[in-house]
Amino acid sequence: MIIRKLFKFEGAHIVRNCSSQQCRENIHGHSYIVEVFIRSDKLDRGCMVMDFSLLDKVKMFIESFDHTYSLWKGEAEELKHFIYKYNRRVAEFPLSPSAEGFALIFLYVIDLILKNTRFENGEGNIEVSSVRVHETATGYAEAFREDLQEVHFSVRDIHFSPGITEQWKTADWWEKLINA
Ligand SMILES: Nc1nc2c(c(=O)[nH]1)N=C([C@H](O)[C@H](O)COP(=O)(O)OP(=O)(O)OP(=O)(O)O)CN2
Repeated sequence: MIIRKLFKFEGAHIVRNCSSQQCRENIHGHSYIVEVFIRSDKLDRGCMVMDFSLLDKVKMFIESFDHTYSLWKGEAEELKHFIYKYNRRVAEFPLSPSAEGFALIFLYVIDLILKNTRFENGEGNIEVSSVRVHETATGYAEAFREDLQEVHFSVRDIHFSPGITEQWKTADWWEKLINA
């Protein structure tokens, strides 16, 4: 069975090296909608794959990108300097921040979050099956588990600026996840 939870964030980026000139040469923003699909062949005592409320860390993670500039690690140093100077909320990561890049990063981190979630209500065999990232009303990218074989990065390659981390309800959750 599959459950799906929807999250939202407002984000800014540039996607370098893409075909669209508008997209690769301009800082612009989107009202992102993120659909997280989670599957299991087992139901818990409440007849649920897992309770949506156990996705609190997933919510905190995705909302880290809200009112945030998503910065590609490979961006020019001059722009990086500008972005950090004039933005409090910056998320830097190793993939280009296309819808596909976000979907892969989200899938990877949500998988890690679920692996480190304590399930105590009879849940079992839970895994994220895909993550769908809508950039606009007309376009989305969906990453599946097998897509992660094509990319090579670590959770340590994802960095959040203090403007983001200081708003986390659980201050040390990211450190704990990285070190788990
Ligand atoms: N495969 C992808 N293609 C494009 C992405 C992407 O992430 N993955 N991103 C962009 C741009 O960020 C752009 O802002 C969105 O592009 P587009 O869908 O063309 O936006 P429009 O609002 O102009 O779409 P219409 O449906 O034509 O109104 C580009 N491509």
